[in-house]
Amino acid sequence: MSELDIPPAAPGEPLISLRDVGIQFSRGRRRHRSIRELITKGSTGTRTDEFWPFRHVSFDIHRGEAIGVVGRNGQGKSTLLSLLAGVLIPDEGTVDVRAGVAPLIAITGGFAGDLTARENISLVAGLHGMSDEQIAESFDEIVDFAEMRDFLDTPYKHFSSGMKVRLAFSVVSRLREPIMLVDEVLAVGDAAFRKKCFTRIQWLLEEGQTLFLVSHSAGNLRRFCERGLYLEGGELRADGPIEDVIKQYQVDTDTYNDPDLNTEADDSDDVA
Ligand SMILES: Nc1ncnc2c1ncn2[C@@H]1O[C@H](COP(=O)(O)OP(=O)(O)OP(=O)(O)O)[C@@H](O)[C@H]1O
Repeated sequence: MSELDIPPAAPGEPLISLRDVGIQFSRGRRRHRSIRELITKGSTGTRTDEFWPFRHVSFDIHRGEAIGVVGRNGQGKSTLLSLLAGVLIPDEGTVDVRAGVAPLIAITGGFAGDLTARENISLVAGLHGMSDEQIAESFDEIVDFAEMRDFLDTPYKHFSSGMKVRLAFSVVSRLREPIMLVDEVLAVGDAAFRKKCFTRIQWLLEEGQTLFLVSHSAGNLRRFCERGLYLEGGELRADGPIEDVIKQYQVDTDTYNDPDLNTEADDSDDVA
């Protein structure tokens, strides 16, 4: 039996649907509006420091798809993953995610700094619906994969960034959720650990998990993903086969003819 709790899909129903989604941020620190601003612009008027990292974004994702998300820095890739994880809510449009999500979208995301590794494993797994029995069953596997048995009673905040990623990946990749979101955090791990993570991701894909992978590595995008989403200039610039999307991104960023950026899948950080 699969380790993942993947419910049967309604025929033809996408697992994830975004319709005309937009999200607005403020460039400055949030502050209360002055009385003058309230009188001149009204309580809902647009502030000049607000911007849309992206807007009018629509797509459907079906069960088992592996999606690579590309784009230059600051183009909304992490924001998109946070919307899928339910950490952010859109200001416009709808985000429908019809299954549980295991998010690895920030090194500290979901982990409590003051709690130990042992406590965090129980906390995060419990929050994702794993029973005490399931947690106990997976505990040794999580600890051994992360290679952190000697640090089980150390508070998470005292771990190095590489150790945080080891524990986070190890837990998140065992949450039995049908959807996994992986932001670039894996680049922090050392080469041997990344290799183990890649084997684990491959196994999860074979089990039918749906993956979103944000990466600047063309090799890793090619290795895992069939489809790509390319965010640029506040919009979804491309949505299609991963090879076409990588090519479009490299042409746009003038990196297409650079041999260093076009190596085959490996464990290096060849930047897309
Ligand atoms: N909570 C927030 N409040 C205000 N602005 C934000 C917030 N989160 C992100 N931003 C801004 O939104 C834009 C998109 O950020 P995001 O982190 O999604 O980009 P990214 O494509 O993941 O970038 P990178 O490749 O550098 O990780 C950036 O301009 C960023 O500064």
